[in-house]
Amino acid sequence: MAAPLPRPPVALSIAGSDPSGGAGVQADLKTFSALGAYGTCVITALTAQSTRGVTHVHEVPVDVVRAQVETLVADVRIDVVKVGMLASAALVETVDALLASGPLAATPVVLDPVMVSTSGSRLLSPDAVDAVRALLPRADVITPNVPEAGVLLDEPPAESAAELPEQAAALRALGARRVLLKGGHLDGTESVDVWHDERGTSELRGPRIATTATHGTGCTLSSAVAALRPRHDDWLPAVREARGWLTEALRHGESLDVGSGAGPVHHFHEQPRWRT
Ligand SMILES: Nc1ncnc2c1ncn2[C@@H]1O[C@H](COP(=O)(O)OP(=O)(O)O)[C@@H](O)[C@H]1O
Ligand SMILES: Cc1ncc(COP(=O)(O)O)c(N)n1
Repeated sequence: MAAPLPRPPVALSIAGSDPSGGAGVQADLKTFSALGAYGTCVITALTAQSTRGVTHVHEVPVDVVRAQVETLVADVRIDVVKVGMLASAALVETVDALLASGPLAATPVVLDPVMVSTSGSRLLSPDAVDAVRALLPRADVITPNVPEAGVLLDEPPAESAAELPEQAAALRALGARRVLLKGGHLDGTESVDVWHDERGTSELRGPRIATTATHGTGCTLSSAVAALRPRHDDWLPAVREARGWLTEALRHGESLDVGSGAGPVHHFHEQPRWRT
């Protein structure tokens, strides 16, 4: 008889649905699977969306989100949580309470404070920003992009990578324990992200891939960090590995040829090239 396989980490995505499969819980589940985690998900909002953009958002009632989480965690031991689109202040507050009590209170959390899609549609109500600020201390890591960092800090968005370290430190001062401030929206031959934790700041540089397939990069990166965290003894090595894997996913996105707009990145299963 074959030897039993080792138990994979069990990851939970609490996020919105993207029917085109490039972002949201669909991207998170593919990423978990590609990186060796068992994926579970709780859906906060249904979007009508393609690679061309978002045409509709339907928020799931808060008691249904609460029931999804409570039913799941009463049965399944979750090793790591990724939180994505939360749509409204009521959903942000509901998820905050769910992360504060019960088995999830002791579970590592990666929070991607999703606000606007790559195609420019609002995925978070403007009146929910204060609730998201209040949620920041609940996360072990937050992963804002440049526009999201600007909104959270109530400052203009950074215009160059040189401004990222100060903004990352300011986000930590707002209560986030660790910050991965993503510089994908900036220009330059490299894509520069900044990591900030209690030990200080690190610049994480990678090649900027010339591609139209950027739909879901933020969702994919945050779920990759969550999937890989249980395989490392600290956050930064998991972040570095996740970025390396995402670079390959971006490099091969166009070969998927999905949709006519900003296509999805390639959520690889096949090969471990990013490790070399
Ligand atoms: N064209 C690109 N080439 C390489 N890395 C990229 C590119 N675009 C984004 N990234 C990386 O993808 C991740 C997501 O970044 P970003 O696009 O800023 O977030 P979001 O999808 O939330 O807007 C970051 O690690 C960023 O450096
Ligand atoms: C349901 C859902 N959640 C998040 C995003 C953000 O996607 P991106 O990573 O491209 O900014 C999205 N487009 N749809």
